[in-house]
Amino acid sequence: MAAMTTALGLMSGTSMDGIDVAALRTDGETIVERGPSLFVPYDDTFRARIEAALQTAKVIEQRDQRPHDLAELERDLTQRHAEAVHAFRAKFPDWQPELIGFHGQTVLHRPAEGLTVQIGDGALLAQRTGTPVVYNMRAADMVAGGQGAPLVPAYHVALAKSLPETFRRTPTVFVNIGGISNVTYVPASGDPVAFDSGPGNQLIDQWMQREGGLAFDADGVAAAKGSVHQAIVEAYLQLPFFARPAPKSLDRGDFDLSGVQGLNLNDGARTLAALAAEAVFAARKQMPETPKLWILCGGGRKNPHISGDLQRLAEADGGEVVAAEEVGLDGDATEAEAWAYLAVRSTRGLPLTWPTTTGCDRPVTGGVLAQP
Ligand SMILES: Nc1ncnc2c1ncn2[C@@H]1O[C@H](COP(=O)(O)OP(=O)(O)OP(=O)(O)O)[C@@H](O)[C@H]1O
Ligand SMILES: CC(=O)N[C@H]1[C@@H]2OC[C@@H](O2)[C@@H](O)[C@@H]1O[C@H](C)C(=O)O
Repeated sequence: MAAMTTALGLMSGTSMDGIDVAALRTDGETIVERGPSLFVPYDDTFRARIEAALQTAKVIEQRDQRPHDLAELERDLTQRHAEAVHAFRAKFPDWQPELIGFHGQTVLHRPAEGLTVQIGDGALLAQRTGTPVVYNMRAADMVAGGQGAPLVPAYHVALAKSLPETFRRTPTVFVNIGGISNVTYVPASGDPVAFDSGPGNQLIDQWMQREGGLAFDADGVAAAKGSVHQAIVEAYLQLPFFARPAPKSLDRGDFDLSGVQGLNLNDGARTLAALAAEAVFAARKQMPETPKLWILCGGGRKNPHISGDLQRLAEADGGEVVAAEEVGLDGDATEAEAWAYLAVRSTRGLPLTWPTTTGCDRPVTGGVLAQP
């Protein structure tokens, strides 16, 4: 049996709301213990800087280019991650990390061009935390012809094996409803099938910010007062992305609000929640067998309209939908835990991705190790 490592995962996702930190004890194969987690939100000013960076990054042609103020933002973002690690250590002294998995912030993702850019300086983070850091985990997959995303499926497979007996049903699908949603189909045997499935909360967040001056539709309160414009949902689902076979992955700018233009705030929120659910369920067409269990992770599981709509769709198909918490997991920490898990796998040279998860030409490991 390989040695156990206490690892921390750091994730700053497409919602750009802050840093998720989570701890794991693992050998990179079996999850021995899931540890505590912490969320460190970004302030509005910093969030606006990341949002601006998505525009700035559009001129990038090589992964390591940092035009205009991106180098400065990368330093500041890394510093915030170092502070998040310090805060975690102070709060959870029993979980001092031996290794950190650092995602960074995606500012550009163009899989068709073999280009994915995450800002975050792994060497600087190692230096500031005094801990080895694995970063750049998407790059090797792209070199091997993969999409560079999603990477969390490796961890979903390990989670599926760790579930309590009553929930160990195959096939199981893990759904991550973040800014963008992605699904992992875990069969009884063989490799997982995974891909990005469509917009998650991202369009809802943009809509609430633009039309309501709110960060997001907390608990689906606005959507509860609105109704679904089904023709609009159908029109979105006609976009070529949904018919494209997997592997496939998305950038934040791939969908926009043009479809809901002119709706009132509440109808827009409700219609986009229905879209988020239907987009996930549309992925069912690319799964070999009917999933018995759908496990919801990511912030979107807390929008009762997304989870309720998905529940209705999956139940009509013979499946059951549960929130991560119902099977003993932490749906807010799953991605950060995944980055801890992937970091340990990286140090052991184990695959992070497979042809069935990203389209890479063989199972590939990845990540760069920076020593303090
Ligand atoms: N109580 C809630 N009610 C409704 N929506 C919520 C709630 N809490 C969080 N969300 C949604 O979840 C989003 C954050 O989700 P999450 O942290 O999973 O995204 P992310 O990790 O940044 O995205 P990605 O997985 O695409 O990288 C928020 O922007 C918001 O839209
Ligand atoms: C390029 C990039 O950062 N993609 C993210 C994004 O957010 C969700 C979805 O799109 C997924 O493909 C990925 O993140 C998760 C954590 C992943 O790689 O598994």
